[in-house]
Amino acid sequence: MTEPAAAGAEEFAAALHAHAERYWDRHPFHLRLHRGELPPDEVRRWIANRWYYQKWLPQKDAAVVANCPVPGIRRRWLQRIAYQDGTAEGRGGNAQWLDLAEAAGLPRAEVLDERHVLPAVRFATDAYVSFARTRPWTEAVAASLTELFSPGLMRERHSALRTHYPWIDPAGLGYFAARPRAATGDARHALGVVTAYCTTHAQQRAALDALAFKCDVLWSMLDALDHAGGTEGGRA
Ligand SMILES: O=C(O)c1cc(C(=O)O)c2c(n1)C(=O)C(=O)c1cc(C(=O)O)[nH]c1-2
Repeated sequence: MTEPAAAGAEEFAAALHAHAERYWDRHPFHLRLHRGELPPDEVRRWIANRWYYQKWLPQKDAAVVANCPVPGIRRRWLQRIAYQDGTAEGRGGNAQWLDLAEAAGLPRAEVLDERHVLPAVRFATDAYVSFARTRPWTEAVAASLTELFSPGLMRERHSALRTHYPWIDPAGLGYFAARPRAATGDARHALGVVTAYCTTHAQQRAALDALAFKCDVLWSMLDALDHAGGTEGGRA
């Protein structure tokens, strides 16, 4: 059987963008967070669980670099690791995430020892890292394309946290002030890579599947947080 024809770059990009419908901005947990409906313990639990995702990003990105044979793409992708890890202790995106925890009254030690991390959040995050390590590098790049949809969400969150959760010290919101702009650039680069390197029908199908998988990873993290909701277990 002959393989179906590949889509043109524009049509393929549109199919990737269509995954916005599955993005976690529509998850009930995010909707509640952004409407200001979460009590402090649920906000803190969200911060502690998102930390687990954040802390793995540099190693996920290192897997992309390790598997990618193209120097120019590796060079650009290394910026993602530098962004989260920073140029020195206490700098960078992940340090800003720990600042957010402290600003919300969550002791740094409680974040770092992962006592609040829910099993399904661990499972979903680990699945994403494992995906990046074991699948073709183009699929790992495609999985990162949820970032096409994240800048608006993060800007909305920045404003929602300031408006609805005044008990969080605004000095700790630096992550959301800075990340949308960086995410826009990262996503634009990743989209260019995926459209340039996924040129057969099978490669395009695999890229779309990778992005759907990533949407599921993110969604299931929030399912876990939603489920933990008002229960006593795992309270942050
Ligand atoms: O706050 C968010 O809603 C959000 C979403 C995502 C995403 O869509 O995967 C990322 C981030 N933030 C983020 O800060 C980030 O650094 C990031 C990296 C990646 C990735 O898959 O490589 N996604 C995201």
